[in-house]
Amino acid sequence: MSLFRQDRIYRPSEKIKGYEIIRILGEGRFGICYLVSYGQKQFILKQLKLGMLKKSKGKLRYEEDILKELQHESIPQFIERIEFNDFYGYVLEFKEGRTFEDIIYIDRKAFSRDEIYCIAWQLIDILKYLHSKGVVHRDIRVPNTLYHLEKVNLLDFGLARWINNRKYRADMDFAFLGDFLLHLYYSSYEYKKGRKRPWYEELELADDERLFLKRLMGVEQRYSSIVEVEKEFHSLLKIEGKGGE
Ligand SMILES: Nc1ncnc2c1ncn2[C@@H]1O[C@H](COP(=O)(O)OP(=O)(O)OP(=O)(O)O)[C@@H](O)[C@H]1O
Repeated sequence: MSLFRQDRIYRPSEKIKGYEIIRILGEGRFGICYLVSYGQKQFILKQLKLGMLKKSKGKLRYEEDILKELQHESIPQFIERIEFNDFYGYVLEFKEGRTFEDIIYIDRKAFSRDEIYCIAWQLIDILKYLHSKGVVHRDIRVPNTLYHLEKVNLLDFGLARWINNRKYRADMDFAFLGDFLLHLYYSSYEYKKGRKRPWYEELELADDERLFLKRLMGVEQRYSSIVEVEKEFHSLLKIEGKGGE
C-alpha cells in the first residue's frame, strides 16, 4: 500500500515539533513508527497515514483515545498528539526490550516453566487492568510484546476497543493470551518426525496446566472473566508449586 500523496517520510536527524528522528522502527499499513529523541530522552512517534486516516473513518484514533486513558507501568504512556498541515501523529513513552518474536525466533531462547509462569502472571495483571478500564486489546501477540529484565510490556493498541459486550468482548483477549503462552511453551519443544498432533497432545503439560490453556483457547469452556482466569492461574501456581499464595 503506497503512501497517500501528502504523506512524507521523515529521515534521521529531521525534527518534528522538537522531536528528532533517530530511525524508523516499523511501517505498517496505517502508519510509520519512529524512534525519536527529545533532549536526553527517547520516545516513540507514530505518524498515521493520512489516506488511511480518512478511509478508516475514525478507527485509527482508537489507539490514541484508549492510551490517553491508561496508566500502567507495562503500557506505553501517551505523551502528546502532534498535528499540523500534512501531519497527524502522537508521541508515546519508549519502552525498553526486545519483542518476544525476536527473542524466540532470532535469539532462539528456550523459556523455562518458571519464566513462562512469571510472564503469564504479568500479562494477566495487564489484562486485569485493561478490562477494568473497559478496554479489550485484541492483539496480544509475540511481535507486540517487549521483554526486558524479566518484565513484560504490551504495545500496539491499534486494534484495541472499548468493551461493549457485543462486537468487542473482554474474553476475546483470552485466546490471544493462550496462543501467546503456547509460543513460549514451544520455544523449548523438540520437534520429532511423524504425525503432527495438536498442541495439547504434543506439549508435556500437567493436567491442570493443559486445562487452563484449553479454557483460554476456547477448546474447553471459555473463562467468563479475567478475574476467573486470575483465580484459576493462582490455583495452578499452588498446584505446580511455583510460589503462588
Ligand atoms: N512504546 C514503544 N517502546 C518501544 N518500542 C516500541 C514502542 N512502540 C513500538 N515499538 C517498536 O516499534 C515496532 C513497530 O511498532 P508497531 O507495531 O506499534 O507499529 P507498526 O509495526 O508500524 O504497526 P503494525 O504492527 O500495527 O502494522 C514494534 O515492533 C516495537 O519494536
